[in-house]
Amino acid sequence: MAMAAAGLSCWGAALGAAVGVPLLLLAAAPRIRRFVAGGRCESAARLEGKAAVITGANTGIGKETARELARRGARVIIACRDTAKGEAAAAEIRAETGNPQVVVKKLDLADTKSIREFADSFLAEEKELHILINNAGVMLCPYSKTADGFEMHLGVNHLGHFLLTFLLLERLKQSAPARIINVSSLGHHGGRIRFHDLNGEKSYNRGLAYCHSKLANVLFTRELARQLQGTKVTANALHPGSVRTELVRHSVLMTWLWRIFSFFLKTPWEGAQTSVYCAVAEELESVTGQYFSDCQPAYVSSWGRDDETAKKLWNVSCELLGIQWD
Ligand SMILES: NC(=O)c1ccc[n+]([C@@H]2O[C@H](COP(=O)([O-])OP(=O)(O)OC[C@H]3O[C@@H](n4cnc5c(N)ncnc54)[C@H](O)[C@@H]3O)[C@@H](O)[C@H]2O)c1
Repeated sequence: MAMAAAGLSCWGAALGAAVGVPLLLLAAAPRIRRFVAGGRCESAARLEGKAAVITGANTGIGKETARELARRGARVIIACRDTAKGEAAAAEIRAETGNPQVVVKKLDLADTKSIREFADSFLAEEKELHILINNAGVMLCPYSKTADGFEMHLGVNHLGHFLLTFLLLERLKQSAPARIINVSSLGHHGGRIRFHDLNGEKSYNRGLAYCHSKLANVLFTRELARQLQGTKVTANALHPGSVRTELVRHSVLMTWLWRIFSFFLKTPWEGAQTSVYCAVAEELESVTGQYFSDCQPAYVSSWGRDDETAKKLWNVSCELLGIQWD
């Protein structure tokens, strides 16, 4: 008798959980979504007469950032490897925003020749540059090297954008006030700058290689902001959140996790909000050297606040790229 009662109460609890948990989740869903979505750029700033370059803007966060800046009236240059995809994105943005000034230029950040060609063509054709968003990125790549022999994460995420910024800096200064925005990641917390093995030739872990390159984004921003003091060009870095994009394409496991937990990820539009905020918010006019997430200042790892490492990385990057920048 007692056993039958215990069995029944077990079934009752199981049934209660089976109905109750999904109901609870359903009720909590709007709150979870609001939490996941994070901050929004509340600024109504218009950008008529302003020009912006956004790298990797044919997909994901970059594309949504381009859409938002175009909606505000900016001339937007989509800098990307795949110009056919870029043209499709540009056509979609032009049609949706009614802004005809969305153009595509070829840029492969894994090839310094392509970066120089992009810069030459940009400087010949575009007279002004007010916003540079270094957004493009790769993650979890199997070990590979760029055309110039740099490990892929370091080469694309850090060195490629370092060189691009160097080549476009005079135009930014001439157009000032201007803003440079480096899209980093929360993953920078797991990164270290391994000066003894920058190219990951002694040991390589693709997750860590991404984190190292994103720490490099934060350190580059820090030193760049210091060097730009006294000019009206600012430099800030950001974490866009965990966003439903194809960034994880190189990992089958991550692709599945991204699909399974997609409800807990930001949409690309939500992921673009902090980039847009850094690009347009009036209150950031003279804010520089900071790191943002969810449209507010965020915590930087102790490694990301190390001025000595920032300076050393700057010098080593110049050496690797064969440029003189002081
Ligand atoms: N998605 C996330 O959860 C997340 C989280 C933190 C940081 N980020 C950062 O956000 C940025 C945008 O990523 P996303 O999530 O939109 O991914 P995505 O893959 O949709 O976009 C990345 C873009 O970079 C471009 N790119 C890659 N290699 C390039 C190269 N050699 N030359 C030029 N362009 C190149 C791609 O073509 C693509 O357009 C990246 O810097 C990424 O590290 C994303």
